[in-house]
Amino acid sequence: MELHIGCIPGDGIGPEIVGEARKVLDRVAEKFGHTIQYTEILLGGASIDAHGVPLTEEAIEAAKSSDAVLMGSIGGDANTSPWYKLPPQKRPEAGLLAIRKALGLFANLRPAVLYDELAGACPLKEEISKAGFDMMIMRELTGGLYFGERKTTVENGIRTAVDTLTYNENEIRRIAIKAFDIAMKRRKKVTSVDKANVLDSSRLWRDVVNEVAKDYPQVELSHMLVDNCAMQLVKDPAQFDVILTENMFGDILSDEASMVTGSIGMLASASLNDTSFGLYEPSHGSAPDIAGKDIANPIATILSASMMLRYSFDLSAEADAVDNAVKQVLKDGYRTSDIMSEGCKKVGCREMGALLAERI
Ligand SMILES: NC(=O)c1ccc[n+]([C@@H]2O[C@H](COP(=O)([O-])OP(=O)(O)OC[C@H]3O[C@@H](n4cnc5c(N)ncnc54)[C@H](O)[C@@H]3O)[C@@H](O)[C@H]2O)c1
Ligand SMILES: CC(C)[C@H](C(=O)O)[C@@H](O)C(=O)O
Ligand SMILES: [Mg+2]
Repeated sequence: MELHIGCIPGDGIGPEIVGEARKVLDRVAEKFGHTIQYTEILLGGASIDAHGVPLTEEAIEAAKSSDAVLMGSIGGDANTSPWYKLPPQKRPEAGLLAIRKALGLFANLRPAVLYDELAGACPLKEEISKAGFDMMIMRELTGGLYFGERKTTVENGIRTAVDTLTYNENEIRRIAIKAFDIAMKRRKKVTSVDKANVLDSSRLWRDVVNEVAKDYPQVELSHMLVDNCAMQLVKDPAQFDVILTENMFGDILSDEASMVTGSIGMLASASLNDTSFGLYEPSHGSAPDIAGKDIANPIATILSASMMLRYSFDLSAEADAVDNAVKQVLKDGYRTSDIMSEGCKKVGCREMGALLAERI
């Protein structure tokens, strides 16, 4: 099969981790008899440097004409990078939001799994980490606070900023349907997370999710307030199968979930629309503090590439080969510094990529 993959290295550690993911994908292609054609796409700071804007029409077109897009991460250090002297709509993050919107990527899947081998890197009490966990966070990605109207005004010398949180029922319904469909292939449990004790948008969210649930009688649905969810994620993460939530809550909860797996360097993600197209990127950022040092963990990006093989190309044997290589490399005791524990062998980003490619 011929795979046309758009490739966005991005900023900071982005080019390093994407380089290792490509190494693994190339090995998969060699082993399973596929060919891969990569198209480089600029986004974020890299696009600002080249074109003065974080996302161009050409970049959107290049993404649209690929079967799927693999991305590293974008952004820089807001205190030191010149990108943050630009107005907000011209900064790297605006490019990321705009490409998600332009491609209609409303469903963001962020799986958080505790590997047995990483139980030692999990910051939770041993009796909790021993139970393990395997959850899928389904984050709505093109609505809510991120895309509502915003403005800053000054009246009588007083600065006021407004952001608006808007959802219509169709936006809620389509992500809820995706979450229930995914739950049907897992342990058939959905926890919908909201702030229905305060927000109208959450009360609508709850109503629509309850309506969708009627079509899935085999799925057990419960509702949880987001502050409680933040607490439950560290108290008893094993209770969760699919967490369904809106954009901002999902952003925050997925970082929290990633840390209880041992490191944010382990958490993959897939951003999907209603077709087989998807944009695959780690949940973490561009980590400017460690960029260019060959110490970043490439596993989140490599697991995102595996999700791409599974969801966009329907190549499950190939995806399994990547997932198994990750398990094997951890079993063999190799660790990047973010997940390092006593008795293991510390390796850099490039060596981790090579060890994974060897195990395909
Ligand atoms: N999807 C994205 O592209 C994305 C996501 C989050 C943040 N960002 C951007 O990234 C920049 C930095 O943001 P931040 O510092 O808040 O978050 P971050 O995720 O980049 O970094 C947080 C911490 O985690 C560490 N870390 C992150 N990824 C790692 C990896 N693969 N291996 C080892 N350690 C890793 C970093 O070194 C840092 O200490 C900002 O410009 C932000 O807007 C981009
Ligand atoms: C960089 C930022 C805009 C982005 C988000 O908030 O969606 C990031 O934190 C993520 O989780 O992908
Ligand atoms: Mg985030």
